Amino acid sequence: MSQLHPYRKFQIPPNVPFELKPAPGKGWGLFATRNIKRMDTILDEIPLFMIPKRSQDITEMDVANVVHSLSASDQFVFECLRDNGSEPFKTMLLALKQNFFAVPNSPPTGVYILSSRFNHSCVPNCFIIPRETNMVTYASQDIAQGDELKFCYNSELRYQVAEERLRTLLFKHVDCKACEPGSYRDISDFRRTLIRALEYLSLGIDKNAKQGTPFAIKHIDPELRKKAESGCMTLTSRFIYDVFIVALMEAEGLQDPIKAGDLLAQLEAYGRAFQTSRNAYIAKLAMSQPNGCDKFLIALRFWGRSDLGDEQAIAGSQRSAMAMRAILQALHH
Ligand SMILES: C[S@@+](CC[C@H](N)C(=O)[O-])C[C@H]1O[C@@H](n2cnc3c(N)ncnc32)[C@H](O)[C@@H]1O
Repeated sequence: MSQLHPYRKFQIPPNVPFELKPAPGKGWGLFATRNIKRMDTILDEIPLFMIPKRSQDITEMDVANVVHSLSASDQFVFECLRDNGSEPFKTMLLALKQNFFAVPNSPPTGVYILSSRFNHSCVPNCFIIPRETNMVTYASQDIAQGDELKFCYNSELRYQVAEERLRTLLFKHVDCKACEPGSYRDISDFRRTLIRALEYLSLGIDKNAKQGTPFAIKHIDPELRKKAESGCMTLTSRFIYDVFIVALMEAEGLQDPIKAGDLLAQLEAYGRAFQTSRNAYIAKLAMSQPNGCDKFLIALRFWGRSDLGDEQAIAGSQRSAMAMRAILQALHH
C-alpha cells in the first residue's frame, strides 16, 4: 500500500542521510539511513514556491495563483502533499498551512516539501533554520542509523510543560517521550518548570506569559521575587541561575546550538562584568568546563557573594528590564 503512496514520487536529493517512509501514528517521517554527527547538515532545501505575505494573511486565491504559475512538475509535487500522509488536502490553503516555514527578510512564507516531512518532538534531535530563502536542517546531537529525525515545531514549546504543549500543538495524539504520561514526562515537566522559574529570577519577567500558562510565580520567595522584578539581582546570582538553565537544558535535550549559544554569550557577558577578581576567576573556570552540570557546580562557589560590579550591572539591568517590559506589553496588546 505504502509503495503506491504519492510521497514515493518526491525527488529525494542524492547523498542525504535519510529516507522518507511511514512513521506509525504520525503519517510519514524521515529516518536516518546512516549515523549522523551533531551539527552535520541533514537537508538544505530550496522552497517549492514563496508567497510575499505572512502566512496568516494568505488566502486560497493567493495559493491558487502561485500554484498555477508553477511548472507542471512542481504543480504535481504540490498535489502529492497529503494530510498527515493519508488524505489529499481539501484546500490548497490547508496544504500550505501544513507545509510552510516563515522566512525572515525574504518573501515571508515558503513551502518546503521535504523540510515539512520532519515530524515534531519536544525532545528533538534536529533543528531547522532559514538561510536566505532556503531551510537548513542540522543534527542537534549524534543520531544513530534508523532513528527518526525530528525537530521541535515551535520554540516556545521548550518552556511549556506537557499539558500546555498538547494544547498548543493541537495534534490528536502527540508521539513524543516528553508528552506520554510516565516518569520521563514528570521529570521533563519538572525541569521545564524549573527553567522557567530560573529565567524569571534572572530576568525579572516571565517571557512566556503570553502563553497564559499557569506558571507558579507565587511560589517564589516574595523577597527574591521583588529583587528579580526590580532588576536588583546580583551578578553572581544571575550567573548561577543562567548556568543552572544551561545544565537543565542539556539534561532535557534542548541544547540546540542557537539557544545554547545565546545563553553562553549571556554568561560570557556576566563574566566580563565581574569587577571582583575572584568572581571573574570563578566565572572563567565555570565557562571552561565541558558541560552545563560541571559549569553549574563551579558556579555554586558564587553562593552568597556579591561583586564590585553589581551596582553598575543592576543599573543596566533595570534599564533593559524596563525596555523588555514595554516590548512585551506592546506585543500582548
Ligand atoms: C508537517 S507534517 C509532518 C509530516 C507528516 N507526518 C506527513 O506524513 O506528511 C505535520 C503533521 O504530522 C503529524 N505529526 C508530526 N509530529 C507528530 C508527533 N510527534 N506525533 C503525532 N503526530 C505528529 C501531525 O499530524 C502534524 O499535523
